[in-house]
Amino acid sequence: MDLPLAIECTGISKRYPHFALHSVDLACEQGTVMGLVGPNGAGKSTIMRMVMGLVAPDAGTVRVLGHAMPERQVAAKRNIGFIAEDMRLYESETIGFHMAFIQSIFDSWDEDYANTLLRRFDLNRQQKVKGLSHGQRVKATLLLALARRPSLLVFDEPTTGLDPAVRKEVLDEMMNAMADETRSILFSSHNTADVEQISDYITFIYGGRIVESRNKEDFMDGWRRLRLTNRDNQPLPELPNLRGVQHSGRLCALTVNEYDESLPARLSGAGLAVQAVERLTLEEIFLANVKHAKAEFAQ
Ligand SMILES: Nc1ncnc2c1ncn2[C@@H]1O[C@H](COP(=O)(O)OP(=O)(O)OP(=O)(O)O)[C@@H](O)[C@H]1O
Repeated sequence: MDLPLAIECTGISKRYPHFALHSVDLACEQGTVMGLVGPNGAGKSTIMRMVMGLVAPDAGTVRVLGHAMPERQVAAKRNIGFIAEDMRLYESETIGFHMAFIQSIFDSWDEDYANTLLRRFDLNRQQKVKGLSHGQRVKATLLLALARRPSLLVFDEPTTGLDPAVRKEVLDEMMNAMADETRSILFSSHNTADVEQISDYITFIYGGRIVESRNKEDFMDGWRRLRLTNRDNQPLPELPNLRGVQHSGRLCALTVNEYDESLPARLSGAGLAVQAVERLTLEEIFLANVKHAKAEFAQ
């Protein structure tokens, strides 16, 4: 049985002077982590702002936790924790002030959990926001979002600019938040290792379009690099899911998506000796996807 959807975007479009989001469909099941990846300016933040009701689509519909956005955003936001880089805390106030402020607004505030997070993040209530480092600010905003125990967490690039130790703390806490099986996370990151580590589903966006969106295992499993020797300079057969070719003398590396086990035999039949079939990291898939999408756009 399919789980209920925490987020359901259907055919959402948006036109800015130098950018368009083209009829994007995006679904995030309850209890799962969806990672958005794509190059700068692909449209990740625009989608997240629409999910938060901060931007209205020109066409299409957005439903979050069963609420139509942006119309029902007040009701939906009671149960969403949002973190974005441009979010501001009160500079001259303390972490404790912000905790008390959020607690006064949200009944769901969990003071014990907030104290646990203060300890885990090595923060203290008396620290003023203006004296916090970038990593401490991220941890403070994460604490404020998590201690409300919302059903949905929407994080726009939560790990950007963090050192490896703080990045791990932030990712660990995001994973801990998923111990509640009904909670969901939508997050974007340029760090493909983060996305690979914690996502159940991966959506790749390029130029305002969804290039690929599926569960992580299928996403990663679809891609292969085949290393070939082409002694007699044979032409490559027609390969519909070819995403990249690199030649180096008689050696050749093919990057393919939707890999089919019968491919090595097919290539051998065409006079091309397959030396190795390798899996790709998400970083390599990202680069292959961007290169291929760029070439398609240029046509
Ligand atoms: N309010 C706006 N007015 C005009 N253009 C906008 C507006 N908001 C976003 N854009 C444009 O939409 C495009 C997509 O921006 P968006 O922030 O969604 O990308 P992104 O994938 O999050 O990029 P990054 O990884 O760099 O954060 C960009 O070209 C941006 O300039």
